[in-house]
Amino acid sequence: MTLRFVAASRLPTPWAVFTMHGFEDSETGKEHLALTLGELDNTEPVLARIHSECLTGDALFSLRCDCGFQLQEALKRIAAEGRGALFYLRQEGRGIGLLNKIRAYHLQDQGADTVEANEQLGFEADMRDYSMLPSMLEHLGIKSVRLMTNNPRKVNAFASYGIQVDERIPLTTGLNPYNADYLDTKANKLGHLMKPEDYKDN
Ligand SMILES: Nc1nc2c(ncn2[C@@H]2O[C@H](COP(=O)(O)OP(=O)(O)OP(=O)(O)O)[C@@H](O)[C@H]2O)c(=O)[nH]1
Ligand SMILES: [Zn+2]
Repeated sequence: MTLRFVAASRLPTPWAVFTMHGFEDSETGKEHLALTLGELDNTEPVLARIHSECLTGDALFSLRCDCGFQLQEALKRIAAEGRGALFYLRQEGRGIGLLNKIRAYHLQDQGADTVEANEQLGFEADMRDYSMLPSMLEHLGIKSVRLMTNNPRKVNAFASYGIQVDERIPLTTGLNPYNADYLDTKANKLGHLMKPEDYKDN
């Protein structure tokens, strides 16, 4: 992993004016982002979100998943605290890429769940890699985080890089008739730390 910081700028949003930091992974050509707010390079754990790219949910208003809702909610919570970081990682479709995600959606349209669809295409259920994180965190001076996620793999990834996760904060939002089965599969098959009542009450 060779990650290079390229540039930073202001990014005004409806909730706060974030600073946007751009990084390039010269091995894969992927361009990753961090949106930050406030002073991060001190000992106070940083409210953080690791968000994997979901073009359909984040930009195209898709109701098939909860990604866009989680993205907004995370930015709102960081803005409310006035301090935090959102890492926007370009690992679309849990790492299989956009076009393969469309192939997976096609299989889901025919009855497969999100895990079965990946497997039918010859992929593991989750192909993501978080090895860009240590360099990004180091660049920003972040030493420990309060991580907004339901996914234990993300917590384990931090631990494996020796970065302290002070607290895991659940992020259950965005339930709708089109993503209820998807959320059930996350809870039942992908090991997400949430029970139906958690996302059904939000
Ligand atoms: N292969 C595949 N990827 C999907 C599907 N639905 C959503 N995704 C991808 O799943 C990823 C979801 O990312 P996150 O929201 O960061 O992670 P998460 O594992 O759901 O964990 P949380 O932190 O609890 O939200 C994105 O890369 C989406 O593009 C699907 O049906 N198939
Ligand atoms: Zn999504």
